[in-house]
Amino acid sequence: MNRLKVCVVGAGTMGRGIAQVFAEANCDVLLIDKSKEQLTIAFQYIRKYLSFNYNNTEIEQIIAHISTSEQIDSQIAEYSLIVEAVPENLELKKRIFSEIEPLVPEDTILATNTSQISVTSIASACENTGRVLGMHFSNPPHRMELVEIIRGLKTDENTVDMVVDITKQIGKKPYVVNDVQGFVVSRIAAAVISEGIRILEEGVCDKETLDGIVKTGLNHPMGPLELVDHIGLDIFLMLSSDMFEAYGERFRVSRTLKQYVEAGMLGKKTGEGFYKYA
Ligand SMILES: NC(=O)c1ccc[n+]([C@@H]2O[C@H](COP(=O)([O-])OP(=O)(O)OC[C@H]3O[C@@H](n4cnc5c(N)ncnc54)[C@H](O)[C@@H]3O)[C@@H](O)[C@H]2O)c1
Repeated sequence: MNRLKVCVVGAGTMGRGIAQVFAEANCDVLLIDKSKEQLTIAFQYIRKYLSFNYNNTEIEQIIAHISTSEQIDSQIAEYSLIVEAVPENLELKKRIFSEIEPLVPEDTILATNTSQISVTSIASACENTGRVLGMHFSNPPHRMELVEIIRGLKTDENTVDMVVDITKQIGKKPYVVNDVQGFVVSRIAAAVISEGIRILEEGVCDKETLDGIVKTGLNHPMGPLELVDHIGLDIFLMLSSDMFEAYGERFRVSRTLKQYVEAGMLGKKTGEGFYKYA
C-alpha cells in the first residue's frame, strides 16, 4: 500500500501534535502555517515530545517525514487527507476550505479539527460536501487516544469509513458522532467544568476538595478546575458562551468565570487561574 500523505493546515497547539502523530505512523506530512515562527516553534515541540520515546536517530527519521510551507498552494494536490487546525473561527475555516478544494483531486478527504463549530457549516464552503468531516483530536494529540469523527449533514458514509480506518492505522481510537454543537467531548467537558465552578461559587467545598472528589470518585485524570486552568479560562468562556447559545439555561456562563477572565486570570498560561502556577 502507498504511504498515506497528509497535509495539516495550522501548526499551533493542535496542528503540530497532529503532524507528529501522522509522522510517527510513517505518513508523509506537509505542515502549513502562515507564520514561519509558528513552524519553527512546532518543530521545537515535536522534537521535545518525540524525545520522551525515541533516540536521536529515530527522532530525525520521524522529523524527515514532515515538510513545511507558509502557504496553501498547488503542492497540496499530492495529499489525500487534509486536516485543518487553524483557530476556532467559522469564517476563517470556510475561507481555508474554499481555498483548498479547487487545488485537490475529487477524492481528497477534507477534515476539520474544530472543537465545536458545525462541520456542516464549514462544509458549506465546498462544492463536494460529501468529502468533508470533523476529525477532532484531543489535546495533546500525541498522548490522547480519542479522535471524535464528526459526520456532517452531507458527509458521505464512505468518507467516514475511510477516516475511521486511517484513525485506527495511526493508533488512535475513533468514535463517530453526528454534527451538533460541541459534539460529545466538548459538551461533556463544558457541563463538568461549569458545574464545578458553580459548586465552588456555592461554597460547598474548596477547590482542592472539589478536584480531589472528581478525580477520586469519577476517575478523571484532572479535576474540573485543573482542567479549565489547562484549557485556558478565556477559551472556555468562548466555548461555554456558544454552548449557552445552542442549549440555553443549562450552559449559562457563571459569574466567577467571567470575573476571572476580566481579571486576566486565564489559567496556566498567565500563571494564575483557579490555582497559582510558579
Ligand atoms: N487547543 C486545544 O485544546 C484544542 C483541542 C481540540 C481541538 N482544538 C481545535 O483545533 C483548532 C486549532 O486550535 P489550536 O489550539 O491549535 O490553535 P492555535 O492558535 O494554537 O493554532 C492555530 C494556528 O493556525 C495558524 N493559522 C491561522 N490562520 C492561518 C491560515 N490562514 N493559514 C495557515 N495557518 C493559519 C496560526 O498561525 C496558528 O499557528 C481549533 O479549531 C480548535 O478549536 C483545539
